[in-house]
Amino acid sequence: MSRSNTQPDRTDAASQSAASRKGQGVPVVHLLHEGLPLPSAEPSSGAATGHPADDARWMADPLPPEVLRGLPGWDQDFAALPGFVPTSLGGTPMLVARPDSGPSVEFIASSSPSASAAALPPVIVCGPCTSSLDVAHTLAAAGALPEWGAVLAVSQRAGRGQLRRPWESPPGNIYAALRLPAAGVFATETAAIALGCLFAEAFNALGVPVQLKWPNDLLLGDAKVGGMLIEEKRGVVLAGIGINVVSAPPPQALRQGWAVPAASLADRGISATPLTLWRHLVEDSRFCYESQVLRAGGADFVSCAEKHLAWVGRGVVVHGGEVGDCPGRILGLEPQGGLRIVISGREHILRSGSITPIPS
Ligand SMILES: Nc1ncnc2c1ncn2[C@@H]1O[C@H](COP(=O)(O)OP(=O)(O)OP(=O)(O)O)[C@@H](O)[C@H]1O
Ligand SMILES: O=C(O)CCCC[C@@H]1SC[C@@H]2NC(=O)N[C@@H]21
Repeated sequence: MSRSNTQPDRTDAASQSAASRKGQGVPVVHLLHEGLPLPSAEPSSGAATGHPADDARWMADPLPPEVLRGLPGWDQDFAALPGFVPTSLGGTPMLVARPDSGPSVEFIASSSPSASAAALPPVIVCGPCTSSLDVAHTLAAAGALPEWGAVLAVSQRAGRGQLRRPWESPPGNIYAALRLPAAGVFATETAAIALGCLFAEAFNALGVPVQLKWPNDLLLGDAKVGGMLIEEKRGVVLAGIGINVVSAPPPQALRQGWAVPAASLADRGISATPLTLWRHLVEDSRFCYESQVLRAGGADFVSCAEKHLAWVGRGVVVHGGEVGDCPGRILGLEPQGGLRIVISGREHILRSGSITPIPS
């Protein structure tokens, strides 16, 4: 990843330092090349034309390598990967990019999630899908997605944000679903802010000053470049993570009234490709989680998250939370990740709702 014309390319330095700090192998990359139909129990809507793109029975369309090669950013990612080998993961046909060293896919398919997570979490790249979260829930239920393993979709037909708000998902950006350890901070209501902090750290390590907009957005300047969503099903905790790498929706496509403007990394002069950036972010986040969050305990973690919190000391408008719509000033975070905010001279802890900045 590089900040074109303004900063040196830090990709190589960042990945080398990340790799040496972690001492772990490179994750195996899988292509979900034959797609993933909806489970047969799910009702089908729309005509079954036989073509996955027109057929609502498909959760993820097939992703032949030649299609992947034609997508923005993926052409470069694909060229950088080693050869693909057909295999099967949880009964799903895939192509696997074998890493230079380390165990192959059979290890992941046959081990318990936590055992395999210790070694090489996979990145499963899938074609256009409803949502990478749907694909990840299905693979996790089949025992095919270990902790820190991720599904990375090239695009989504029904990307979702909080409260099922639509997430614009054209090709070229990151649409990931990351399986988190279902314990500690990730098993609590603080999960989104904790993960946001880890990702902000990882971006900052690349020289990209991403901040956290409470409760679940990633900002660059005052624009939203990404969002996070935690979903839990039958003990599986997934984080849905969207990052605008090459494009962002125009203002008219955003929630009217309350949305902050959207931007992409490319809009800010930062060039990146989805898979390479994703691998850096997740490896770095995992490293920070295991070396710092796991050992530090809650309070230290909150001070770390506060370091990345956007708009501290600034006037904001609160919408839809416990306090109703009103102006306030951000103080910081409380230990469970709630937002400390002064409203009419009194401190409140916000646990739900949205904030937008008052223009200065
Ligand atoms: N690719 C995208 N990039 C940035 N913003 C997007 C994108 N797609 C959709 N959005 C906006 O994000 C919203 C979904 O995110 P979210 O549910 O977090 O709402 P929000 O408006 O950011 O509120 P909050 O402050 O509570 O997070 C959508 O309603 C839309 O306005
Ligand atoms: O800001 C938000 O409300 C969170 C947006 C999360 C969007 C990502 S894109 C990848 C994953 N799949 C989805 O359907 N949603 C998340």
